[in-house]
Amino acid sequence: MSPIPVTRSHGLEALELVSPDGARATLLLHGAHLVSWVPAGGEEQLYLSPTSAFATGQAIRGGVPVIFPQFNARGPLQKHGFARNKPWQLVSAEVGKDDALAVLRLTDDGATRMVWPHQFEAEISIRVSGRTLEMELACENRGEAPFSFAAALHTYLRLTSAMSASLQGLSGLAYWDSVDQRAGTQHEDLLRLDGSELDRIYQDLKDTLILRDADRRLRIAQQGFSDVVVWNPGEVKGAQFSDMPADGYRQMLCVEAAQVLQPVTLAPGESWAAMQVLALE
Ligand SMILES: O=P(O)(O)OC[C@H]1O[C@@H](O)[C@H](O)[C@@H](O)[C@@H]1O
Repeated sequence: MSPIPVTRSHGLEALELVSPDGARATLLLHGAHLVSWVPAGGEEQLYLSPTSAFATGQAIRGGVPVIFPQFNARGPLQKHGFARNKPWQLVSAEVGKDDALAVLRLTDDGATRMVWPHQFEAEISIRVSGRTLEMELACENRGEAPFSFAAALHTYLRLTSAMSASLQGLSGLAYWDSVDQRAGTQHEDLLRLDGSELDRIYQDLKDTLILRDADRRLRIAQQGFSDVVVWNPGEVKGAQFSDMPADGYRQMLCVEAAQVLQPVTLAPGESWAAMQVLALE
């Protein structure tokens, strides 16, 4: 085991995870935000907006934002909760025999207790090895009263061409369509984009998803998260973002391992953990 030093990336404190087999990832301490993942022998798999802000207290457009303890505007907190805007603490970062692993932690402080009066400890573990990326999010109730939260790993996948990419594995699932504000059921085997906004929370995902884009196949699995959010802003909304180029929506698709429709409730001392695993075939 050899320790990974804290360096800088995009002007912020960062860990460069490099596994002995050549897999790489860049993890910022700001938001515990993964901004790059390059599997061994492969290319960059994450979309990161070239016009994103990279500054303390601001959200980053792209990579893997950690959404906690609220999803979107489904509650009184700031959109997607505060975790993505906070500095996380380094717990450990090491290169092993065949992987590189980093663990970061976020605990409550005066500012979080002002808006969310709970004592918690959240941890994210990022592991790269070969053609696989494992991201685990955990949370423990360190207080004396129960609390509930929502969470997601808001993964922005980089696409060569969003209009010809497809996502397989959602067939038969019920979803909430956040654009049309209605419930629906997925009938098509392959989900494709057509340039309009797509924003759905699929419920009770059991299968592994397969993203096909040009000649690449990426397997997307999750454990402990029951929902998967699939989001692309489309042409109209995409053009309105100040932190993404107007055609950025053509180069990304968010596939977010999420716990939204049924928030997690933890009794004092209880903990929860869930993960998303990406594997390039
Ligand atoms: O612009 P933000 O706050 O990063 O959110 C991006 C998107 O995140 C997705 O998870 C939501 O389903 C969308 O509704 C939302 O627009």
